[in-house]
Formats: sequence, C-alpha cells, structure tokens
Amino acid sequence: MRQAWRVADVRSAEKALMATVPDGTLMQRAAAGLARRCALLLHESGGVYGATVVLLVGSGDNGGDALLAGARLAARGARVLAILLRPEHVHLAGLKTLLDAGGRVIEELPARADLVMDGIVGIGATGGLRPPAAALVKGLPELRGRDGARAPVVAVDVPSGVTVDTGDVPGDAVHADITVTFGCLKPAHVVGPAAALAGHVELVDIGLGATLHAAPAVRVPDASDIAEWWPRPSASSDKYSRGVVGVATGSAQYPGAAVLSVTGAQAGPAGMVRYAGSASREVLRKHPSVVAAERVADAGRVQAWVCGSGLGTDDDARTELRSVLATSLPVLLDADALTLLVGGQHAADLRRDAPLVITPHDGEFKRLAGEAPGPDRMAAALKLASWINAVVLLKGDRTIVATPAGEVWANPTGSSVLATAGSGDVLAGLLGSLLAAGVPAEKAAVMAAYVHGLAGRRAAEDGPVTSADVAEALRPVLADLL
Ligand SMILES: NC(=O)C1=CN([C@@H]2O[C@H](COP(=O)(O)OP(=O)(O)OC[C@H]3O[C@@H](n4cnc5c(N)ncnc54)[C@H](O)[C@@H]3O)[C@@H](O)[C@H]2O)[C@@H](O)CC1
Repeated sequence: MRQAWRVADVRSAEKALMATVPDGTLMQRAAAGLARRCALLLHESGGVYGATVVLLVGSGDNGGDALLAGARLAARGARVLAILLRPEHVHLAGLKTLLDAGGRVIEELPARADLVMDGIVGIGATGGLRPPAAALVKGLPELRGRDGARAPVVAVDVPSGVTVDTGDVPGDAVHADITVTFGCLKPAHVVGPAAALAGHVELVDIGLGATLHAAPAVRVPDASDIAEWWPRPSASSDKYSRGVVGVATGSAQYPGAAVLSVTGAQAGPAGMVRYAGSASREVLRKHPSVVAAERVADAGRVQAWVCGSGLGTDDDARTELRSVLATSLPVLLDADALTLLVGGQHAADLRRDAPLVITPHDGEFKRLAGEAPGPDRMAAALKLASWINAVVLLKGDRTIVATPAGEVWANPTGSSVLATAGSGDVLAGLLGSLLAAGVPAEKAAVMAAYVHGLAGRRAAEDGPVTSADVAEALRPVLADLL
C-alpha cells in the first residue's frame, strides 16, 4: 500500500526534521536523489558526459533542488543550461553551486536537449502555471536529444501546474516522464488528472519518516493488499458460508444489465448468487448456477444485496429498492437505484445500521449531492459519504473510495477502456459478492475497483473493449492475482 500526505502535513514534518539536521541537508539529500535518477535516464541516451540538460528554475526551493541536482550533473561532464523564470528571486546558493560546477544560465529553450528538469514550482504552488512558465512548457514536446528522441522530462517533487493537495490541473502543466519526489507521496501523484501528468513516480528518502506522524490524505492499494484481503474458501466452507449475494438489477427493458452484474458477482468470492428481477431467463441462460426469483421479497436468504443497474425507475423498481434497504444487510446501490434516491423519498430508508456502498459516476454524483464533484474529488466524495453515511465509490480515471469515517483511497488500475456502457454493472456485481463474503464495505469497494481496473486493462490487450469483455476478464485477472 502506498500513502500520500497533504502539503501542510509535509511542511510541518519537514520543519521538525530540519530542526534536527544542519541547514541545507534536506535539499542536498533531495538533489542527490534527483541527480542520481537523471543520470540513470541519461545513460539510456548515451551517458551523462556530454549530455545537454535543461533546468527550468522557478523562484522557490523547488528551483533550488533543480539547480543543485544540475550542479551534480555538470560536475560529471553534462552541459547544464538553466532558464531562470524569476532571476531576481532565484535560489542564490543553488545558482552559485551550478555556476561553480560549470553550468550556465540561458534565456530560452535551446535547439536540442537530452533531458529537461522541471523545477518551476513544487509544493509551494498556488493556482495554475503563470504565462511565462506556461509558454516554456508548451515548447517541451518539440525538444529532441542527441539520439533524435524526445527529451524526457523529470519533474522535481511534482509536475509544475498541478494542484498538489487535490490532483486537479487548472490550466497548462508539465507532462513529466518521471517525477522524483521527496520524503513522501503527495495527493497529486495518485489522484485526479495530475496523477497522469506525473508519469512514473519515484520517492527519494530524505528522512521524513521520523517526523511525519499525520494521517495520510489518501491511500493507494497494491496487488499484494488485494491478494491478502481476498476471502478464500477453507476446507470446511460451503456455498452458504462463503456468502450468498442477491442481485436485484435489470428489467424487461434492460436485461443485459442483469447479465453483466450477475457475471461480475459470479467472479467474486461468494458461494452463490441469487437473482431477483424480470431478466431471469437471460441470466439463467448465461449462468445456470444462479437461483432466480421475480422479487427481492421472494429471493430467499442472502448476505448482501446489489441493486440498481438497469432496474428502471418506475414503481416496481422503487418497491424493490425499498425491500433491499429494509434488510439489515450490506447493500450496494448503483445506477437507477441512485436516481431513485434523488428527491429524498428514500431518506428514511437510508437511515440504516448496515453498511451501504454507492458507486456514482460524475452525473449521478451531481444529482445526488446537488453539485458536481468539482476540482477536489476527494473532498467531494468525503462530504457525500459523511452526508449519507455510506461508502462512496466515485468513478473516474482514478476512482476514489471515501468513507463516512474520513478515509480516502485512490485506485491505481483504472483506464479509459472502462468508460463503456455496462462496465459499472460488472463492478457492482463484483463488489456485492465481496460484501456477501463478509468483506467490510470500504475494503470491498477498494478491492472491486482494483480488480475491475485490471480486468479492463486485460480485456484491452485483445482490442476494443465492451463491458462483457471486462466481465470475462475478471476471472483470469483473479487467477493471476490470488
Ligand atoms: N522544505 C523542505 O525541507 C524541502 C523542500 N524541498 C523542495 O522545496 C519545494 C518547496 O519549496 P517552496 O516552499 O520554496 O515552494 P516552491 O518552490 O514550490 O514555489 C514557491 C515559489 O513559486 C512561486 N509560485 C507559486 N505558484 C506558482 C505558479 N503557479 N506558477 C509560477 N510560480 C509560482 C511563488 O511565488 C513562490 O516564490 C518542494 O516542492 C521541494 O522541491 C526539497 O528540497 C526537500 C526539502
């Protein structure tokens, strides 16, 4: 599991650490790690000696890091050229060190470069890039190196132009190949559109672990977490003890949603799937092991319910939703069930003790919360989670899971291929199966998003992806993972 911390918490940890070491130590540690990573990258295009390295240097310590790392590369024979965005506010000690090592200051981007270091702005950034920096950044994709390839961009700490605490990208921003960050990850490395601009993120240890005691702003699961948390049957398990998931989805008009959500549920750890709705024929044709009924009330015993995908929004659908919410079981609501919640007629039904998970996309989120998630998706998801006392899985390129207790997770496996009709139905079924198997709501949401994302990627290996392909890819993905 990786974790990322907010700027204010990073700042206080840095302050506490700085009080224990000589002046400039942390910056030297940062610069050493940064220079080491740049040198490795330069080895791919012919080595450090003779390479042209361009530093984009802003007015803060982020620029200072770039200057000090540049000096280390200059000392190894690189031609290091620094563009100072605000020469009157440059980090003076850093500049002197660079010049002493043989580096030079230039006014504009050179004709060729083998590597660009983005030290325009780091965790001290406010707002988007300002015009001079934005103009420079626009020219970066054109820069070619000695091997004719595009010059790789290494961002110092964060790609300049992103909002560090939210992962929002309000305007022009650097698109990095590698981001070398210091002490700990920050939210922009793992959430929102900023995460895609950070490229490959590498963490340099500057000793911050000793003073960083705040709770992380966001956690990111990895494959070993999912494998560790996934329920496995034991020798004494039977279909009931593994959990029975009830799926109340689909309708005469949308039978496909029932098939997709049941396929998602079948891939999960529960021992049995019960289907309640009017698409039994289609469901049973594809999944003969499913036990089907017309209504939730007649479905028999289950340990969790999935409700919503393709359910419709008529009175029948409303009755089914009421039946599901009236149970004392964990419930996952998606799609039409979320539409039925808008307007508040189900406010009383929502006052339940058992766990509730909702999986809105942005449109559904907006209807439920009364406003779009906006630039701070983590804060928006947290607010809704606390308001309706549910785990909120807010779908997106980096799907967010937020809990009423204030925890946030970002899913690292998402991809644009999941933006296809019915993909959410598959996710809902899988998540419901995890709930039925007894996984706590927060972890179930994190695990389902992770595996669903991997399945999207796996399906994409064979060409354009439909949600049926995502559903089919769940089992091979799980076979690899577990
Ligand atoms: N504090 C520490 O202990 C350490 C800090 N380090 C580095 O220091 C950085 C933070 O340094 P600072 O606090 O000086 O902050 P920054 O270097 O991130 O930026 C602050 C400066 O940038 C300007 N600025 C703000 N927003 C801008 C925008 N949108 N466009 C253009 N210019 C903008 C401001 O006028 C301000 O002068 C970190 O990101 C990291 O790179 C590292 O050296 C490790 C140790």
